[in-house]
Amino acid sequence: MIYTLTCNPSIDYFLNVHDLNKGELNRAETVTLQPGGKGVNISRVMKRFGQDSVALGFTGGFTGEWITAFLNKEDIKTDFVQIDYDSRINVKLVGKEETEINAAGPRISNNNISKLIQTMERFIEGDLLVVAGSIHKGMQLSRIFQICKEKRIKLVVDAEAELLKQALFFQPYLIKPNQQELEDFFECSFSNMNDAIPYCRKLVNMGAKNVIFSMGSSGALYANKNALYKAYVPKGEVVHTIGAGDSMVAAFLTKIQLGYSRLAAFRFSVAAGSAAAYSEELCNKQSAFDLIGQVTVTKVEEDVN
Ligand SMILES: Nc1ncnc2c1ncn2[C@@H]1O[C@H](COP(=O)(O)OP(=O)(O)OP(=O)(O)O)[C@@H](O)[C@H]1O
Ligand SMILES: O=P(O)(O)OC[C@@]1(O)O[C@H](CO)[C@@H](O)[C@@H]1O
Repeated sequence: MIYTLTCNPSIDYFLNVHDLNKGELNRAETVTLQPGGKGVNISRVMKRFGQDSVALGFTGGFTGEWITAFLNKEDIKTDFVQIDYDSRINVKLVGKEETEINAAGPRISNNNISKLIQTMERFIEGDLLVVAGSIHKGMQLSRIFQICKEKRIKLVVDAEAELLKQALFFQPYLIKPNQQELEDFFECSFSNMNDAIPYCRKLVNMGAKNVIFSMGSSGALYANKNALYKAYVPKGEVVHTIGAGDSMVAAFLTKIQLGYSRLAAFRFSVAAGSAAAYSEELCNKQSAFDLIGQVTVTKVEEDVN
């Protein structure tokens, strides 16, 4: 089974405001509510690709109930730990530019972390846990990573630099940093994908089995211990890029589960990321397949698989 862990799920409140004027009254042309948080998005996209998962994390209050009900209506299994505080609402202002305001979300008590750990007792060898999205400063997930290691559960991490650092020690199956995360991790900055190549190699040397580095419209890199590939994005018109990275992770994992090579999975993941960027919502199977033919992948080192 695949489990996704979103420590801080959200309701994403999308407001379409074409010309946003800071400091003035703005009126939204359209509004939409979506369940959010990176792990939640990954579960939703995997479901669209036909891959089941169980969404784990911490939810509370009316917002938490809404998130759970929405996912269950999409036939996505959930097993959230109930907390005493409302799950957060993140504001997404979409128009000429993208502006996001993400709430900090409730603090998670040690008692509630223990409840999550109890849930993990039913994990078995060969399961996969995707840890994605923000956690509170100071929150430790190392016990969770340790359990994955002990039970031989594949660990996937799509999170900020600090959590990535914790995770690398446990040799994650996949990590997917974006530009900001990779720059924060290595305290550097780069302006194109080539600048990121040595850092992706370093992440592999530090323990990551597979690394996907995404850099928005500039494309993506894939690295493992044998090779490194570079992909360019297909053409299209961007609607908004929120959830593009999550669509990418969902696509990669689904293809791997289906037995495709890591290279094929990487190529599909880039198509899925762009399909999400070119639509109102997260990507779906058709929109990703429509773009796959346009994704070019070039080898930077020897073959994978
Ligand atoms: N402007 C864009 N044009 C085309 N494709 C894009 C664009 N932005 C993102 N993508 C696609 O989505 C993938 C992931 O994008 P990005 O690097 O922005 O991830 P991210 O920052 O993790 O996203 P998020 O956190 O919002 O889910 C890219 O590799 C690319 O395939
Ligand atoms: O605040 P975090 O946890 O870093 O990111 C949360 C979030 O921005 O990520 C998703 C898009 O990737 C959204 O659904 C959600 O609102």
